[in-house]
Amino acid sequence: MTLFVNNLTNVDVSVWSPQYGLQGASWHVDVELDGELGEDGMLFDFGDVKPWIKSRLDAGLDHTLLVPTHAPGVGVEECSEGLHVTAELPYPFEVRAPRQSFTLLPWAEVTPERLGDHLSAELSKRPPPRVEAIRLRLREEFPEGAIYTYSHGLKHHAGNCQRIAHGHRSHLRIWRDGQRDLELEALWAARLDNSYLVDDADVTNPRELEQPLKVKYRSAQGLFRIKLPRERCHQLPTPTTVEHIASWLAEQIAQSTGGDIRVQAFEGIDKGALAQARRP
Ligand SMILES: Nc1nc2c(c(=O)[nH]1)N=C([C@H](O)[C@H](O)COP(=O)(O)OP(=O)(O)OP(=O)(O)O)CN2
Repeated sequence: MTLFVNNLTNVDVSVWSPQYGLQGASWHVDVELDGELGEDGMLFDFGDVKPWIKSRLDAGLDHTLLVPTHAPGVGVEECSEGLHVTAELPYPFEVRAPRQSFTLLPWAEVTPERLGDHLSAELSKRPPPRVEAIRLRLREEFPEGAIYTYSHGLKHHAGNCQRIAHGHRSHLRIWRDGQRDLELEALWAARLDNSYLVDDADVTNPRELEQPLKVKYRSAQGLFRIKLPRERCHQLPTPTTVEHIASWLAEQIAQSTGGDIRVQAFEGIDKGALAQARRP
């Protein structure tokens, strides 16, 4: 017998890509379980499937930086913060952070297909009673309209969102004077795509010309540092919560186009914030 649960949870991560650099990713998680029925006629109670799978993903790769350690130019070494990850292609990049902030994968690149197979094999090693095999599929959402990925860190967050390089793949909707403006959505999604969003307060070298941008903060999980080219970053005057991202975007867009601007900024799948701004 096979049991399935679609959209069991979402996974939000940053991925280092030798082609695109630091990318955010948000995947739906679909699950199949093979096994024998118990006397209660169930393979595994649906009420137990979600916490069993979600707890293992949340304790593992969710909200980490996925690092393909066999990608050209990627280096990993221990350091006082935990791990020091460096990369050279497509741009110079480095992160120092507690070990739990990273998922190291001995691959040349990370794809959702290969990651799903990897997670399936890992979870199938110690399955629940009566379950013989577990298959996970990581699936991107393909909503209509503009979508972009970003990475960030929320140093005040009590959970894993405090990690300096976790990310999201997010839908962006913009209304100008009450009408959806698809051109503005495409323009701003392109401007933000594969960027790093950072709170000014966490930048240690604010002088505009110096490269790379240096970010550092200490939070509950430890000391975090990241360095990457300024042109890959957008600095906000606030923490990069989705509420502040939505307000910052509404202000930026209103300043550049004028009019009554309404922004629906998603943070990953099916949640986010709405903000408005008006300029003459
Ligand atoms: N009100 C807000 N709450 C949270 C924000 C935010 O911007 N505004 N941001 C975060 C983190 O960025 C975190 O990465 C969000 O992660 P996500 O997986 O999307 O949220 P959860 O882990 O809480 O949801 P799951 O259903 O467990 O995936 C946190 N909160």
